[in-house]
Amino acid sequence: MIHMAGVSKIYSNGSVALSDINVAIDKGDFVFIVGPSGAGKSTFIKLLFREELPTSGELSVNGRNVAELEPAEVPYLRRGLGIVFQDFRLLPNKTVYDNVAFAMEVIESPRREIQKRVHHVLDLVGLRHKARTYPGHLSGGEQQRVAIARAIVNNPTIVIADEPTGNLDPDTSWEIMKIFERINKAGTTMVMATHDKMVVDAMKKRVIAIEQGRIARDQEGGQYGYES
Ligand SMILES: Nc1ncnc2c1ncn2[C@@H]1O[C@H](COP(=O)(O)OP(=O)(O)OP(=O)(O)O)[C@@H](O)[C@H]1O
Repeated sequence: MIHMAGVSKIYSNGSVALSDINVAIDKGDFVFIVGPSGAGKSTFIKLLFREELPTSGELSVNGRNVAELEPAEVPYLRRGLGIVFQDFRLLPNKTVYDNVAFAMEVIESPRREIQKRVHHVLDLVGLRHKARTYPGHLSGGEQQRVAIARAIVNNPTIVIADEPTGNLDPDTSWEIMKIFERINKAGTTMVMATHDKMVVDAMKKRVIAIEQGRIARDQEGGQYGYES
């Protein structure tokens, strides 16, 4: 599902963000990416959806060689991925319903299918009753739940999240993790970069620790392993 062989990323200013990363993430895995600030976690995440390109090495995501994709093929790569960010990135002038529906409209899904599916994913994140609300009138946790609904509305095979609980209090973070766990149990692969020790220690999933651009630990049922 995700394969990295000898992947390195050096930014144009000379910063070495990742060095010789070798990793395989299989269908249905739930993986936390942890490590100190500046270790390379966000870079790892950005390579997966081709926000950044590896400097060297081989990277395939859903069977596609990411570095060799033509620009026109990038939307097809991203269509198989649901991406969730720390800062939610909702469209402020669209309602909750329209924020989620938009992800289906851009791929020209039929209107009836959009209605059905948007209501389904809003149910899944417990926000159907807020469908007509604008993001500015939602709590942080609710906004993140909308972002998750948007990320999964097109049935991605992998959900990628970069610090999705970074702006949320512990109880709300836990609600978000329960939603991710449900999505994962339904068969979706989860890759989540995080500094959230409480979440990682409680979930007991696979933990990949990156330190100074290298994999320092890759452990099933792992712990966060750093002071929070
Ligand atoms: N666009 C960029 N241009 C140049 N250097 C960058 C860029 N993005 C990241 N870096 C550098 O690459 C290294 C890894 O950064 P990255 O953001 O991947 O770390 P991180 O583990 O996500 O950190 P944090 O936990 O603080 O978010 C750092 O040294 C950083 O300064």
